[in-house]
Amino acid sequence: MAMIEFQDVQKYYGSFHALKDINLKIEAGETVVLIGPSGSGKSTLIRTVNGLETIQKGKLIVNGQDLANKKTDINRIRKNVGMVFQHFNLYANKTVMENIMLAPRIVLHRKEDENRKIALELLDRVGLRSQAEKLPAQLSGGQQQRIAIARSLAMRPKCLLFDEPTSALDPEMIDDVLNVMKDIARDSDMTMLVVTHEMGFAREVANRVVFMDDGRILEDDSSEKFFDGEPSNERARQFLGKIITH
Ligand SMILES: Nc1ncnc2c1ncn2[C@@H]1O[C@H](COP(=O)(O)OP(=O)(O)OP(=O)(O)O)[C@@H](O)[C@H]1O
Repeated sequence: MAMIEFQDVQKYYGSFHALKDINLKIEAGETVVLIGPSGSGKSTLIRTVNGLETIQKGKLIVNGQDLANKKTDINRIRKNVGMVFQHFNLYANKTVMENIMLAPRIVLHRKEDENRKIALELLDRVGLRSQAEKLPAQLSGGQQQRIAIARSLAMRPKCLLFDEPTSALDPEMIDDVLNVMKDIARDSDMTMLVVTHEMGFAREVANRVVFMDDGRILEDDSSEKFFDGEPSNERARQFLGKIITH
C-alpha cells in the first residue's frame, strides 16, 4: 500500500482554488522532491499530509487512513508522519535534549532511560552531541535545523515531511542540513516528501521529482528523467532552466 495517496484532491482558501485535481501516489520508502514557483501550492500540499491544512474534495490516504474522513484520528497520523519546518519551530525555553525527548515521553510514553539513549544517538547522528544542554538560541540556524530533524526522528516516524528546510539558512550551513537529510534518505526506509529548491539534493537522492504550478501537478518524473532526460512540460523545463542557471 502507498504511504501517501492523493485522489482528485481539491483545496480552497475561501474562494481561492489552491490545490487543483491533485493525484499523487508516494510508496513507502520513496524520497520525493516537490518543486515549483513561489505560490504554486507546494507548502499547501505538504501541509495537507499531516492535517495542518484541510482538503475540501477528494481522498487523501496517509498510512492507510483517509484524512478527508472526519472520523480519522489526526494524532494517530501525526505519530507516524513528522514535519520539519523552514523556521525550525524548536521550543525556545527547553534544552536541545528536552526538545528531542518531549514528544516521545508524552505521546509514546517512552521510558526515561531509553528516551535519553535514543536522543543521544540521534544527536550523534546529526553531529551535535556536544550541544545537548544548550538552548536553541545558543545554536546557529543550521544546528537548530539539525536538532529539529533529530526531534522528528525521535518519534520513529514512517514518513517525514520537509517544508523548505534550508531556505532560512545561511549558505554555509545548508550542506550540513542536506547531508543529514541525504543520510536519512539513503540509510533508512523512511518515506520522505521534501519541498526544496536544492536541485543537487533532488538529483542525488530523490526517487522522483514532482513539479507544481498554479495549484496543479504538471510533471511527475523519476529524477533521472527530470534532470537528464528533461521534463515534457514546457513550464517545468523553463523552471528547471531558471533555477539551475541561477
Ligand atoms: N492561509 C491562506 N489563506 C489564503 N490563501 C493562502 C493561504 N496560504 C496560502 N495561500 C495562497 O495559496 C497559494 C499557494 O501557497 P503556498 O504557500 O502553498 O505556495 P508555495 O508553492 O509553497 O510558495 P512558496 O514557494 O513561496 O512558499 C498562494 O497563492 C498563497 O497566497
